[in-house]
Amino acid sequence: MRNTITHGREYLETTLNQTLSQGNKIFVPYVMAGDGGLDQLIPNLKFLSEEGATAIELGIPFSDPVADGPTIQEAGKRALEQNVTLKSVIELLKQERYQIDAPIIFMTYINPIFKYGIENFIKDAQEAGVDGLIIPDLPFEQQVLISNHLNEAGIALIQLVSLTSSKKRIKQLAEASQGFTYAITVNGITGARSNFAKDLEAHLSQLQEFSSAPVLAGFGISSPEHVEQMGNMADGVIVGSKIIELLQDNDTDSIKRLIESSKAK
Ligand SMILES: O=P(O)(O)OC[C@@H](O)[C@@H](O)c1c[nH]c2ccccc12
Repeated sequence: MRNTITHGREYLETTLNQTLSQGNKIFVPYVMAGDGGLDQLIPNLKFLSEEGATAIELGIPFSDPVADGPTIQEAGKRALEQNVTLKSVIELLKQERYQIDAPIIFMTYINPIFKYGIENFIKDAQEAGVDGLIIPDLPFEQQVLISNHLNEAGIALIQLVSLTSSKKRIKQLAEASQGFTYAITVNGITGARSNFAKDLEAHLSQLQEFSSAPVLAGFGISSPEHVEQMGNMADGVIVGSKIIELLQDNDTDSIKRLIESSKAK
């Protein structure tokens, strides 16, 4: 039977808050749509959701991904070689979204949305059960282009906050963010790293202060130890490059261990 979840910002927020109220941390894996073929997408999302991912960030492949590090770029290239597009991902989800409980957040650059047409995109995203959206190359000041339509459709627009933002900017972004606030933990692009900045803790606690939504740390998180370390400073984590590698290696046990490390002991 098809489930009857009403998707959107509210579903995302309720799910995240439920996780926190159970004493767990939020765990959001990032998946590149179409890496391994579009056929692999629903099984991957289903696996992650069933293993306890709180929500899933779904990357749309794009030819000029300025914020992506090498691992995500390569995954995007593999997906583009399979001719995966924003349109084909949306069409697939329209049919199969009901199989996946976890909220889904699209991560797409603005160009594919322009190409699709803003209003068409939002209408279709809503029908496809998209709960939130991250658009890394759309500056805050230009978000009015899309935010009114998104508010009407009830889809969350998530803000990325970098380590180098001024206090004023941090406050502005944290207050505006919907669903959760994405705290970028490193300077630079995505990708696994071994160390984090010393002032990260202060940065994250400032974000917590300004943000009414949960604060999730992302960029460079690649081990259960990182997940636990970040869990002490934020409401949870986003893991991208490492998940892509593990999916490629079919190392489901390591993925399970990563998810498990966000759960209450
Ligand atoms: O890969 P990492 O270092 O684990 O970081 C998550 C990140 O990949 C994912 O959230 C993401 C992929 N592309 C992005 C572009 C901008 C911001 C965030 C992203």
